[in-house]
Amino acid sequence: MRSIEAKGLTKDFKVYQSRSGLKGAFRDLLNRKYRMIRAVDHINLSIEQGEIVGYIGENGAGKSTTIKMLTGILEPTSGTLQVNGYDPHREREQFVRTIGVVFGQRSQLWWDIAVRESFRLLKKLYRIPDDSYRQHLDRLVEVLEIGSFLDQPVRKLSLGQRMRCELAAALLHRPRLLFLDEPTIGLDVLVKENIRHFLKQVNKEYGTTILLTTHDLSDIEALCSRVVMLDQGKIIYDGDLERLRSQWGDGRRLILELKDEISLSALNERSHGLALRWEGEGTRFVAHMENGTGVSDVLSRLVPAVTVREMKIEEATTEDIVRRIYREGITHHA
Ligand SMILES: Nc1ncnc2c1ncn2[C@@H]1O[C@H](COP(=O)(O)OP(=O)(O)OP(=O)(O)O)[C@@H](O)[C@H]1O
Repeated sequence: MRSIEAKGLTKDFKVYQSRSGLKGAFRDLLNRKYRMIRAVDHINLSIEQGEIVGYIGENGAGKSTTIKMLTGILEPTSGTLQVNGYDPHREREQFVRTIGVVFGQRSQLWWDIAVRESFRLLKKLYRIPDDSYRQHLDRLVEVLEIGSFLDQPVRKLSLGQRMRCELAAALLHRPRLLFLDEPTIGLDVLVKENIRHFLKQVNKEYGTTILLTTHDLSDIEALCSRVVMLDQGKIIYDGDLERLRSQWGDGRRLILELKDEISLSALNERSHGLALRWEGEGTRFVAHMENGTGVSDVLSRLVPAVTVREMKIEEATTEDIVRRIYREGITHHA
């Protein structure tokens, strides 16, 4: 079963431009000038039931616009779209019962009433049968550890407590597909960890598909095996995190503290033929090693003539890699 199937999905926005001054305002009344912005540009996206996919891109790349189309809020300008077997915009009423949504910045809970009451209202909205509701709620309350503040109004909860309630609310009706937008924004490390753990559990236990939009790449690293990267409305990468790393990681850095001073040219001479670049002076050096160059290859060239006092190996983080892709564009390396 496929959760999401988008072909040539495109969204254009008409943006009106205002002319300046009173005269301009009158002219705007008669004939307003506008231009079109293509926020999402012919994307093809196919996501199977049970996948956890990270959807990333710089500000303005078109992520929110995509999610709004996938959740039925916006109608695509062109292309075809099926989510959980529905056309999200046209069959909105039945469709929304099959998805859960958590937008970190906005709440779907009622601010002034007890969390428990918000859940009850959602139960009515989704027409969840009593016994299935009670059972499932008990489980969510237990795993998310929200039992102690179910009788408090949402406005009195901390951000972490509220997010856990938001997750419960989004999952009450056992959706097959969960949309998460910045689910861990502003949360401390421990709460982040708990939420990630919970999401993995939900995915495993119920086979829930998760589409995660975030600027926090540690969320992606912790949860997603697949990453879709958007740039100016187009998908520029769709694949696993490992491939992204091996294709884009600038290799590793070997940081050395030596016992005696040595010159850069002497180091270059010793490592001649290896795919690396040395940096440093005196006793501290960094070898920028290309993918495929092994630490042991480098060390065996140096030892025994050079005594290594300390060494450290650093890998490029996903954050480094993604920043580089945004800066240089994917075609550079593809
Ligand atoms: N309702 C709208 N009317 C006109 N232009 C819009 C509208 N919504 C989005 N845009 C434009 O479409 C482009 C994509 O915006 P979108 O919000 O989808 O990006 P995003 O990747 O979600 O960014 P962010 O990470 O900042 O949330 C931007 O150029 C934005 O200005």
